Amino acid sequence: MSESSLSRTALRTDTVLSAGELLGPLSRPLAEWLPRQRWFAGKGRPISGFALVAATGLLPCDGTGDAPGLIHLLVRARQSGSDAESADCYQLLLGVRDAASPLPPVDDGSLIGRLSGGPLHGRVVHEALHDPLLAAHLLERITTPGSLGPLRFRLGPDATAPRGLAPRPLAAEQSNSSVVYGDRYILKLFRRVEPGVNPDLELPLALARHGSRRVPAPTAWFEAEVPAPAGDRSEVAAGPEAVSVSATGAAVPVGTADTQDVKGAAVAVGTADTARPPAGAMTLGVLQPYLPGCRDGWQLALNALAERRDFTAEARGLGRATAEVHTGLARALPTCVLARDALESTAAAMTERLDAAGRAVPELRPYRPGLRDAFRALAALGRYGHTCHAQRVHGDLHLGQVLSGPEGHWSLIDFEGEPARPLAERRVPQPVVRDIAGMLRSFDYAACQRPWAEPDARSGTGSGSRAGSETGSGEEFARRWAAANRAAFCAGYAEASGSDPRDEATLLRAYETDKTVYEVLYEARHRPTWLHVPMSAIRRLAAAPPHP
Ligand SMILES: Nc1ncnc2c1ncn2[C@@H]1O[C@H](COP(=O)(O)OP(=O)(O)O)[C@@H](O)[C@H]1O
Ligand SMILES: O=P(O)(O)O[C@H]1O[C@H](CO)[C@@H](O[C@H]2O[C@H](CO)[C@@H](O)[C@H](O)[C@H]2O)[C@H](O)[C@H]1O
Repeated sequence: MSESSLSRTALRTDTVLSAGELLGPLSRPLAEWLPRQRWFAGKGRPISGFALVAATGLLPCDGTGDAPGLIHLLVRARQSGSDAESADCYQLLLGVRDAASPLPPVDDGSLIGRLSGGPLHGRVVHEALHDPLLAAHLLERITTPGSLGPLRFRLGPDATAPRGLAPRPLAAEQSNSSVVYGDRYILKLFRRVEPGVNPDLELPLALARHGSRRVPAPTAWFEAEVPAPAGDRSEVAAGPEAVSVSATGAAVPVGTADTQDVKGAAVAVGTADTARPPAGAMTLGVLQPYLPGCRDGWQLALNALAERRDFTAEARGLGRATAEVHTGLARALPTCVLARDALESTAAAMTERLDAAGRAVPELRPYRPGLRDAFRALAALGRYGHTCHAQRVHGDLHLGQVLSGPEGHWSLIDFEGEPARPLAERRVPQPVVRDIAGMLRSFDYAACQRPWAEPDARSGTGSGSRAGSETGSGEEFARRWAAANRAAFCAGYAEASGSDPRDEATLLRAYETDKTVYEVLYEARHRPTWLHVPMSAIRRLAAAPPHP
């Protein structure tokens, strides 16, 4: 798409949709489509309604001409247990086209529905990222600095705006959605969004400014200025007073009907958003260079296991890369020292997470006494006068978050942290062992996948199958493989940082236990057939000798 499409957007402000007009007809199809998305966080709880946070027209939707329209939408999905203010907020990009014009060549999953009623009556609405024309426009919009309604588009230092690159949505969607442009750039759109800067922008930007070679530096990003939720005025920042709502980029206040139930009837009219202060920038998406010819650590590890190959050189290199990133983050961003109170409250929070996970996953319950010992030992460290350095960390480091380049150079990606945790919590400085524990767990995960060709050991298929008999020689190899890689990773970390994580056994055990508890909950929720993987580590960790 050319320069002209942006000016076309700016000029066509004649067809302004109010929040009610837009959400009303959209509510019902959206309530059916949203829970089917991999990134929808509220699985298992029906959506009872939507509250509009902001709607911005990126391309006109007035039905003139053949070109599809494009709406950027921030919407809260109300579910049982959440009101309109506390409900999760999602970012959507909606393509809008005539029912007569063919959908782009996409899978059926991107069709949201044909609207009935309102100014878009009869028009078809679909997920826009699968439409090459709309995805191309998005790249142009994002890399053109400026504002549109509540949206702010920023270009990184020394970055030039890429143009004319063919988009390709990434098939392996996880917590977010990504589009690759001409194998040169990758745009990641955050799906469940919160006010505040996302660490997946903040950390790579800080590392890049300090010259790190271990992360792709953000090229461009975009954010929204949105009002703070009622009762939360803690993150007030300077900015415009009201969210703009328009289907063609025109600014109108949200003070009209902005909450809809799924049947499309207005259930709340005239909330006081216009009077509410903005919460500050909410990061919506980041464009960064695409690292061509890379393989992720998870695939490489599984390949090595399948061929019964040593992986310790790679694991050692990964330890060095992780240490370099940690050193860079400690230089670039605030650090602190955790003393008695902080260590005790960290241990208490870990114990609470264990108890919560135990309530949700019955299999975990018998092991709680043994696991709690790891957290008691962490609290005791503080009482004995130990302190611990804390700094910004990756927060969810595992083999799927590291990419190996053609010469075996490791890069780290996806600094978002554990997506289920609140943003504020993910941005708190933490001991580096948190990341180290994550990667150590990942070697264990890989070893449980049984990707080798061994007919008796593969009964029930490779990835995701139950562990079954432990007598096969593949099992024995995998156990030794995991132990060797865990050691090599720590050795590499020690080489680059000067401190060996294994010397901090109590800290490491507590963080590894906490991570494994997180994994039990994650697998129970998202991949129940994988639950046996963290459970085998739970049994080992719970049986570890008690702290003296
Ligand atoms: N800079 C990059 N270069 C090449 N591939 C990338 C890059 N960033 C991400 N990817 C690929 O995209 C996938 C998803 O990215 P990620 O940031 O982990 O998204 P999510 O938060 O949805 O898990 C990764 O597993 C990786 O394969
Ligand atoms: O990659 P995400 O940021 O979406 O992280 C979540 O999903 C991961 C799985 O895709 C999950 O990681 C767990 O499974 C991995 C293998 O698939 C394994 O390498 C990790 O060690 C294990 O924790 C991650 O915990 C979750 O937050």
